[in-house]
Amino acid sequence: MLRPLLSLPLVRLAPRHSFTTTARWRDKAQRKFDQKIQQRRAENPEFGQSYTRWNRYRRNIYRNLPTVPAFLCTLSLVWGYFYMDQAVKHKKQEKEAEEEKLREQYPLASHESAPAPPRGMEEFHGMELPKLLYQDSPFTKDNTTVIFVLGGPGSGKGTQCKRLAEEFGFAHLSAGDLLREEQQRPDSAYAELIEWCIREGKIVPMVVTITLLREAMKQSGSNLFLIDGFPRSMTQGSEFEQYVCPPRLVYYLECDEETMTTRLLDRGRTSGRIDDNMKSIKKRFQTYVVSTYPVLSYYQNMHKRITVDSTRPVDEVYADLQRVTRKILSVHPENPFTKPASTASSEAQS
Ligand SMILES: Nc1ncnc2c1ncn2[C@@H]1O[C@H](COP(=O)(O)OP(=O)(O)OP(=O)(O)O)[C@@H](O)[C@H]1O
Ligand SMILES: O=c1ccn([C@@H]2O[C@H](COP(=O)(O)O)[C@@H](O)[C@H]2O)c(=O)[nH]1
Repeated sequence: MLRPLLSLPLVRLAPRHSFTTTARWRDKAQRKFDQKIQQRRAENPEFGQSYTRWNRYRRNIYRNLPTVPAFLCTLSLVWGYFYMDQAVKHKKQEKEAEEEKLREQYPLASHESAPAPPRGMEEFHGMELPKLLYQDSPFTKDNTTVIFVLGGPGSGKGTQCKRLAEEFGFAHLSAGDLLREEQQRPDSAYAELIEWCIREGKIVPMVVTITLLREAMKQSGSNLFLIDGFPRSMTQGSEFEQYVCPPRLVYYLECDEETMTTRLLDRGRTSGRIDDNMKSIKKRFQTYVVSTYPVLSYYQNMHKRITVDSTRPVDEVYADLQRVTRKILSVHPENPFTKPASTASSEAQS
C-alpha cells in the first residue's frame, strides 16, 4: 500500500543526488539504523525476527524519501491549488450574493430564462435593405445635418439629446424609442421580434430600424437631426450613410460600466423598460462592446467623433455639448437670428 504511493512519479522526479546534503543526511540515517539492528541481533539472535517486513518497509521509505526541497515544493503546490480553489469559490459566492441583493433591491428585474428567438429572426438578419426605397432619399449632406449620439446604455444620451433639441431646434430621434413605439403598435409585424431583441440586448435587424428612422425623419419636416443610440454596428452605419445621409458629427458620451449600471438600475425603478434589469443590462453591455465599439473607432479615424466625459453631472456634460454644437451650427448667444425661433421670439417680446 505504502510502496506504490512512495513511488509516485513526483517523488521519483526528486533530484536525489543534486541535493547532496539531504542525500548524505538520508544515507547517514540509514547506516545508523542498519548498525543498530546488527548490534541488537548480535546481542540477541531472536531480535527483530517478527519485524523483518517492517524493517524492509522502513528501508524503502528512506530510499524513496523525496529530498526536502522537492517535498516542500509539492506541499506548497498542493496548498496553493486548494487555496486558489477556495478563493475562486469565495469570490463567486460573493458575486452571487451581490447580484441577489441587487435583484431584491430592484424588483423590476425579470429573471425568467431567455425565450427562443422568434421565427423569422434569421431571415431578417440576412436581409438587404430595400434599396429601391432609398433611391429617392430627400436627405443629402448639403441640405441635412445629422449628428449621431452614441454611448453605452445609460450614459445619458437621451437626457442630453432632449436638452440639445430644446435649445438648438434639432429633431431628436431615438432609435430605441422608435423601436419601442413600433413594438407597441397593435398590428406591427415586428412586435415580437423587437421585444425579444430588446430583452436580450441584441440589435434589431437594421432593415427595421433604418426604415423607422427614415420615416420619422421625413415626418419631422426638419433638416437638423440628433439620432440617439444609432448606429449600433458598422453595417448599420454604412447602410444609413449610403441610403439616408452621412452624419456631420458623432457625439460620444464616454462613461464607465459601473456608473451606467447604477443609473440604469435606478431608472429601472420607474421606467417600466423590459431591459432595465441586471440580466438584460449585462447583455446590452456585451453587444455594445462587440458591435458598437468599432463604430466609435471608425468615426474617430474619420475625425468626426467628439468625446465628452459623461460620468460628470448632467449640467457639466451639457455645457461641453452646448459649446461644440454652438460652434458647429454657428449659433451665438448674442445673435437672435441664429437662435431657435421659440427662444428668439420670447426674448424679442420681453
Ligand atoms: N450626467 C448624469 N448624471 C447622473 N445621472 C444621469 C446623467 N445623465 C443621465 N442620468 C440618468 O441616468 C439614467 C439614464 O439616462 P438616459 O436615459 O439619458 O441614458 P441613455 O444613454 O439614453 O440610456 P439608454 O441607452 O438605455 O436609452 C436616467 O435616469 C437619467 O436621469
Ligand atoms: O439602433 C438600434 C437602437 C436600439 N436597438 C435596440 O433597442 C434597445 C434599447 O435601445 P436604447 O438606445 O438603449 O433605448 C437596444 O438594447 C437594442 O436591443 C437596436 O436594436 N438598434
